[in-house]
Amino acid sequence: MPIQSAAVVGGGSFGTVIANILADNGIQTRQWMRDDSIADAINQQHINPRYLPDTPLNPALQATTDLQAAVTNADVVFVSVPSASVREVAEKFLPWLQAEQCLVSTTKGIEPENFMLMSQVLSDVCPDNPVGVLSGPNLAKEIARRELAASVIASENSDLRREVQEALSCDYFRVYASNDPHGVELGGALKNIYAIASGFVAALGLGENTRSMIITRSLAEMSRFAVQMGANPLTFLGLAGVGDLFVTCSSSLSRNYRVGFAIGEGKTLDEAIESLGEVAEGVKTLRYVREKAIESDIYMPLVMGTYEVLFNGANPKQVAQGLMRGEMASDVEFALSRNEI
Ligand SMILES: NC(=O)C1=CN([C@@H]2O[C@H](COP(=O)(O)OP(=O)(O)OC[C@H]3O[C@@H](n4cnc5c(N)ncnc54)[C@H](OP(=O)(O)O)[C@@H]3O)[C@@H](O)[C@H]2O)C=CC1
Ligand SMILES: O=C(CO)COP(=O)(O)O
Repeated sequence: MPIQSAAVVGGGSFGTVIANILADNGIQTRQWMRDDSIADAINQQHINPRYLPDTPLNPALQATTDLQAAVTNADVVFVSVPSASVREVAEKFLPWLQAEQCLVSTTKGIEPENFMLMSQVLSDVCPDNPVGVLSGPNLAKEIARRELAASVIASENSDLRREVQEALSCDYFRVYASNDPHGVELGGALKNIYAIASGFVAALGLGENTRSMIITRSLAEMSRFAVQMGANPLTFLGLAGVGDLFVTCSSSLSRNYRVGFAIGEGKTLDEAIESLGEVAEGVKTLRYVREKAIESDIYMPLVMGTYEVLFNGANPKQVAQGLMRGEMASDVEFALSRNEI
């Protein structure tokens, strides 16, 4: 059955663009947020003044601060709050959820306790509901300007995949399908770390060869990690892998890239986060992935170097220079394994 009604949980920039596409596609859409003044502005002026002040929103989009009213009877619930709040918010809406309602996470982060991705958190809290993941090269501010973009809906449930593809596809947004939710979700979470590293490189004024090397070796490192975590390496050839990595490592619209750039310019981590005023998931993800890589003995020199710069005050230029003298390596480990070189 095509999706006729949707809830979007989260009032930030990405939640708002997803809610607006759904409303544009004629789907009855309710967007939940905790801030009354933003909900009033969406309902009356059809604008999200804090997160997307320049984007006129579809007048049919209804904003609410009543979570029960938002999720009750929605065919699909998109969850678009920062990773640190996903469990808390899902626990709040669970009492009003029916088993046939689909849940889709758009959140690119990790819960540290059991190293859970957000779709796993949703399944943990709401075990009776089908779950999917939406991830890809999706800078919210570009989508808000209706610049052409694409994303991936990943789920083991083929009905969910097809219904979400239909609900979100429009003239400027195209949605591809994947049956590797774990790989798609890891791609979205991990690339934030490398966007921070790319921000350092840009601030240091290093050249295009350097930028290309960092992005490509980031892909090698993130796919090495993801495969150890059970993902399909081929997923990293797609939009949620190389696509999202490329855009987030290249654009000053990326919050993670901006944090890295600010640190490369000499700001402290606290100053960089404060000047951003929005969530940069990669800062926390870097901590959790580094711990996991040490625990599981996974070779991740870029993660280790980026951690030293962010949390131990190491000089980014010296760290970058040090990485050039790492152990001899294979270009594509899935073709030539590390122990065969
Ligand atoms: N922006 C982008 O380009 C993209 C973002 N994403 C991912 O989407 C997720 C959300 O990002 P985005 O929309 O950009 O984030 P924003 O920083 O723009 O907004 C975060 C939203 O979550 C709300 N929020 C924060 N904590 C809570 C809480 N405890 N309970 C309820 N609401 C809360 C904020 O409310 P308040 O205003 O009241 O603080 C705000 O509405 C992130 O994981 C991000 O990685 C994915 C693709 C693209
Ligand atoms: O995930 C994103 C683009 O796909 C947004 O990246 P930032 O969270 O770094 O802004």
